[in-house]
Amino acid sequence: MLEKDIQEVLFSEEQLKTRVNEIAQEIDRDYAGKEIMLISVLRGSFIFMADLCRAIDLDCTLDFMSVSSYGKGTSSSGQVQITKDLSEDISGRHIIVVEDILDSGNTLSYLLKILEHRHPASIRLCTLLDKPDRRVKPVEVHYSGFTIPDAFVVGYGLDYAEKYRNLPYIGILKPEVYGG
Ligand SMILES: O=P(O)(O)OC[C@H]1O[C@H](OP(=O)(O)OP(=O)(O)O)[C@H](O)[C@@H]1O
Ligand SMILES: Nc1nc2[nH]cnc2c(=O)[nH]1
Ligand SMILES: [Mg+2]
Repeated sequence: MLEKDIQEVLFSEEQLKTRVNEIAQEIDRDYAGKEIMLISVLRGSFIFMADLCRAIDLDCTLDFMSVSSYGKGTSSSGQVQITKDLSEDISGRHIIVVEDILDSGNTLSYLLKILEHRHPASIRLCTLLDKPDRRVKPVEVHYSGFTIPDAFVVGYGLDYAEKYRNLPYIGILKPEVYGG
């Protein structure tokens, strides 16, 4: 039923699983002997976070933050709002921010600045998808799953107007669905 709105599958369940496991192994190597704290940016990253954290072998704590700038549209409003802050103090901790997608960079440039002011021991960004063509704010990425073309994608946590998050794969949404 959801499938009828998908123009093209970009990454299958299998491809996602393989890449998520590779990223987890990279993190395990880079932070060997350290304890890390994963921060998931809700809501889009909840599935990536769930899969990534289960593939990581290190001592690890989790926290969640909720930010929204897209509302019901397919382009960034530029107005980033924190709708839920972290529950934990991050000072002195090794932080990895876990995101589903880096697009205009508005969300992450804002968020990373806020988190840096809280004095973590270190902070890195892990994004499943990177869409560089639409970047308006520069953001440094340490772990990136896939670079994607300039198309609006959904599934594996990513929504359009809150729907399609439950698709198990990532696909390009047919432009007629959003009147594009
Ligand atoms: O680089 P940007 O252009 O800022 O876009 C990336 C952000 O957009 C999406 O969040 P959204 O605001 O749609 O909230 P959601 O996670 O609840 O879907 C996505 O999850 C990223 O957080
Ligand atoms: N669902 C979805 N959310 C986004 N937020 C920023 N870019 C995108 C995108 O391509 N798809
Ligand atoms: Mg969204």
